[in-house]
This record gives sequence, structure tokens and C-alpha cells, in this order.
Amino acid sequence: MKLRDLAGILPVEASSDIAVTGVTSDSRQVQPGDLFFALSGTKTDGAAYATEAANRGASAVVVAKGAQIPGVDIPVLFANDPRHALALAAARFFGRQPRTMVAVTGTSGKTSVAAFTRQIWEHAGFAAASIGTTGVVAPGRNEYGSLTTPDPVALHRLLKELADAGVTHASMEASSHGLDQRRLDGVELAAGAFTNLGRDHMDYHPTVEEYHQAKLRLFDTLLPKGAPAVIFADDPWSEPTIAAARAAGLSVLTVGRHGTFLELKRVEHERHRQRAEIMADGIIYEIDLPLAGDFQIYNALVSAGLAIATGTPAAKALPALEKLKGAPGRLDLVGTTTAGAPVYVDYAHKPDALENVLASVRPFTTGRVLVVFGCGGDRDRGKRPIMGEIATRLADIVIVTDDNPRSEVPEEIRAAILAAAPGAIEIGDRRQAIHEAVAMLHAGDTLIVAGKGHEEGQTIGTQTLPFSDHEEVRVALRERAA
Ligand SMILES: CC(=O)N[C@H]1[C@@H](OP(=O)(O)OP(=O)(O)OC[C@H]2O[C@@H](n3ccc(=O)[nH]c3=O)[C@H](O)[C@@H]2O)O[C@H](CO)[C@@H](O)[C@@H]1O[C@H](C)C(=O)N[C@@H](C)C(=O)N[C@H](CCC(=O)O)C(=O)O
Ligand SMILES: Nc1ncnc2c1ncn2[C@@H]1O[C@H](COP(=O)(O)OP(=O)(O)OP(=O)(O)O)[C@@H](O)[C@H]1O
Ligand SMILES: N[C@H](CCC[C@H](N)C(=O)O)C(=O)O
Ligand SMILES: [Mg+2]
Repeated sequence: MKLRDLAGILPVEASSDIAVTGVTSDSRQVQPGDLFFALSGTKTDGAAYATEAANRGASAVVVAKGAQIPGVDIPVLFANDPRHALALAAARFFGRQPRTMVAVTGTSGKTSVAAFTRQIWEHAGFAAASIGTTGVVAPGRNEYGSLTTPDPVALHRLLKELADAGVTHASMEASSHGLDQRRLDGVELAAGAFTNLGRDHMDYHPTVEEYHQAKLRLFDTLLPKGAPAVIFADDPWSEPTIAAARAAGLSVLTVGRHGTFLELKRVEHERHRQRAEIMADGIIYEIDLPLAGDFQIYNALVSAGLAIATGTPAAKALPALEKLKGAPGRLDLVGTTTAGAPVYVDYAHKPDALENVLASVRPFTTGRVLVVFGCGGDRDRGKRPIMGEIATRLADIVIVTDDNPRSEVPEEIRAAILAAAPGAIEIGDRRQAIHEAVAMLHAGDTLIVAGKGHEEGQTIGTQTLPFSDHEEVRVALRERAA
């Protein structure tokens, strides 16, 4: 590609035949010929690395208008919004994406909705992929992920690979960080979805309103006019989201008890399944959803809404719900004690999710609900006492442990939770906490190990040690049975 091929995105001269052999926003990754985007970030300013990028052979550098930049002997291009320009440039550079792409935002349920939408499409016969917190899943491909919404360069490289491999449909998670940092600005979206809004990432967004505004970018900025916006209708934040989507000229499709596109007429929650009556276009579908957790029917409705909105007939999409498999680590039944007490691993690491998961196992627990959880270090400190209070209110036995303390002192994180969790037991070592909890189980009890879900490591300081809640639960159950 030539620099002039980025016309319309960057102020390039029509005659600029400088070769661009890649795009990157990290000076450490610059290869000769790359176009370097100097981004101002949360820790540092990429402009400070322009010289390093030039020394490594960058073809040109893009900086924000008005930014201070050291003198370099390569062309310097100015952009109003360099992150937006990077996303568009990455899309143009890689050039291909699956034809039908959808993105889902919301505080909880994104990973589940992305996974369910892929499964419904697969069921309808499409080559489909999902991209998000748990990684990339596509035909012949299943990779562990890191970011929920990958950075634009990684994202568009991936989208090209998927398209080249014949994937026609892809669902992705749009995190509030991803939306705010313009990571998906270059993706052509056929539809978008909203699940719900609760407290999350208060270390990044100053207020809940601003957090909501970041999520709304999907609807008011990214989706093309007239595109379908599938919105869960029963959340306190549904109304303002619907209003914003309408104002942006989208075709609003609501799902849930208050939904008109997919109306939930009746639902019976059972321990490992939900039986639901869903009305679509005047026809009632009786669905037996094989997943634990009251909230999964809502995620299933949003997913079916996305599949139908992008062309899968309701008569195919809704029956596909009967075959859904949960995303890894989302109210995932790992095993039961010999007396039949179930142990679930769940990714609830924020207040609303913890509240939902504990509330949804209570009706099926004749004995006690036990919960093992902690809060991540270098993340929102405000949620710690809130989660302590929720656990104490909704569980009978609360064990507070560590969950990725990162650079913080683990005892201090635990103390912040314990301050609002009278009677809770403190066991810092997560392995020991899980083993002790499993040892406490009697017939009729339910244990939830919350916070890490699919994660495969425990980050202490800057080191990530291998750790899996699934594995520890399995070992503890085996030891107990022996
Ligand atoms: C806080 C945050 O979101 N940071 C993201 C952001 O980094 P940043 O721009 O703030 O980085 P920075 O360190 O200040 O550096 C500024 C710029 O200088 C560049 N640089 C830096 C050093 C150098 O030597 N040379 C150089 O060029 C950097 O590459 C960067 O472009 O942009 C980077 C590129 O896209 C991301 O990798 C990075 O994610 C970090 C690793 C992260 O942990 N993000 C988490 C919080 C996150 O995004 N989470 C969400 C939601 C999770 C969920 O709830 O599911 C997600 O989507 O995963
Ligand atoms: N619709 C929902 N409403 C409330 N809680 C939910 C819902 N869906 C999932 N949860 C809870 O949130 C946890 C995370 O679910 P999921 O991974 O699907 O959401 P997410 O939005 O991708 O979260 P993250 O941003 O952490 O990746 C689940 O383990 C469950 O406890
Ligand atoms: N993507 C989220 C996941 C947090 C999961 C929890 N296990 C923690 O480490 O806090 C984050 O990085 O904030
Ligand atoms: Mg997710």
C-alpha cells in the first residue's frame, strides 16, 4: 500500500507514493516501512517515541494536531483523532472482514452473547466466529484471548484471517474501553446489541453516565443509520439506550419481558435449565434452554435477536437456543460432591454479576450457598465493599480470597472487602480457599467460585502464575471423594 491510499483518513498528498508495509501504534514493534501512530495514552504519550519509530525505519508518523513531537526526518501527518485514524487505516490496510459482523456492549453478558450468536449462526449453517474476553472461536480455531476488544491492528489482522478462511459471520464484544479508545471504529457492523448497565470500570470512567456514554458510541457513532440495534428491554438503563439508538436513526429491536421484537411471555427457571415461551412475529416458541443462571435467558434473547436481525429466520434461530453451550467459566458446573452438592465457576467480578449469580442459585439450594471470591488489584477500588456486602447478604458462607492482586498489597484488597462482609472467612491463598470451601460442602449446598471464570493465571506483582479455578475445583472434588 502507498501512503496516498490512506487519503480520506489522513491528510496525505495525492502524489505520496511512500510505501506503507504495516501500521502500528507501538514504537517497539515498528518494522521498516510501518506507519507509526503516536497515541496519547493512560501511561505515556506515543509522541515521545517518534524518534525511536523513525530509527526503526517507520515510513511516516501520525500525531494529534497540536502535539509536541521531536524533530524526525520522516513525514509527520497530523490527525484530529489519531486513534480513530489508526482504526480506519488498519481496516484499509488489511482490507477484508467477515461480511456480516455484529458487536455487543453492556456491563455483563457480552462474552455469553458473542458466543451464543456464533452458535446460532453455526446452527443455521454459516461459517461463524466470535471474538472477545475468552478469545477467538472459529471453525478450526480456538485461541485464548487477552483483551475483550482487541486493539485495531490485531483486530483487523484477525478479521482478514477469518475472512480469508471463509468465515462469513462474526460476533464481537465491544468493551467500554474498546469503544472509548476507538478500537472498533474501522469495523463495518451490520447490527449492534446492548445487554445491561451496572457498576464497572469506575477506575477508568469518572461517572456511570460517562461509562454509559462510552457504551452509546456503538449506537450513536459506529452503527450505520437504519442498522438494527437489539436492546434488552428490562434493564434500568434500557430506556436511555433505546432513546439514543432511536435518535441516531437506528432500527430499534427490543427483547425481553418488555420486548416487542422478541417478547419473553413466560419463563421457568430450573437448576440447570430455563423453560421459556418467546413470541416472535406473533408466533410462540417454547424453548428449553440448557443453561444454569436466570440471566442466560436474557443473553439468549439478545443473541437470537442479533441472528434474526442479520438474516437468520426466527424459525431457525429460536430452536437453536436449545443447543446452546455456555461460554467457558460462565456459571460453569465443574462437578458435584459425592453427596450431590454442585460447584460452579463463574466470572462474576463486578457487583451486579455477583448479585445475579448468587440470586440465581438460591432457589435451587436447599442447604447453604457458599461463595469464594476476591477483587482484582489495580482496578476499581470502590466495588470492593459493595461486593462484600452483596456476598454477605446473598450467601451463607463467604470466603474472601485473592483475585489477581497485581501491584497492590493483597491484604489491603481483602480488608476493603471484609470491611463490608461481617462474618466472612479470610483465606488469601486462592487454592487453599477453594479446597476449604469444597471441604465444607454438605448435601443440598451450592458453591460458587467467582471472579476468574475462564482465566488461566493469577497475577501477583508483575508475574502471572498458572492458575485455574476449574482445575483447583476438580482436584478438591477428587481429594474429597478419595
Ligand atoms: C487502560 C487501557 O485500556 N490501556 C490500553 C491502551 O493503552 P494506552 O494507550 O493507554 O497505553 P500507554 O501505555 O499509555 O501508551 C501510549 C502509547 O504509547 C505507545 N508506546 C509506549 C511505550 C513505548 O515504548 N513505545 C510506544 O510506542 C503505546 O503503544 C501506546 O500506543 O491501548 C492499548 C492498545 O490498544 C491497550 O493494549 C491498553 O490496554 C491495556 C493493556 C489494558 O489492560 N486494558 C484493559 C483495562 C482493557 O482494555 N479492558 C477492556 C475491558 C475488559 C472487560 O471488562 O471485559 C478490554 O476490552 O479488554
Ligand atoms: N445478562 C446478564 N445479567 C447479569 N449478569 C450476567 C448476565 N450475563 C452474565 N452475567 C454475569 O456476568 C458474568 C460475566 O458474563 P459474561 O462474560 O458473559 O459478560 P461480559 O460482559 O463479557 O463480562 P466482561 O466484561 O467481564 O468480560 C457471568 O459469569 C455472570 O456472573
Ligand atoms: N477484563 C477485566 C477482568 C477482571 C477479572 C478479574 N479476575 C480481575 O482480575 O479483576 C479487567 O481486567 O478488569
Ligand atoms: Mg467479556
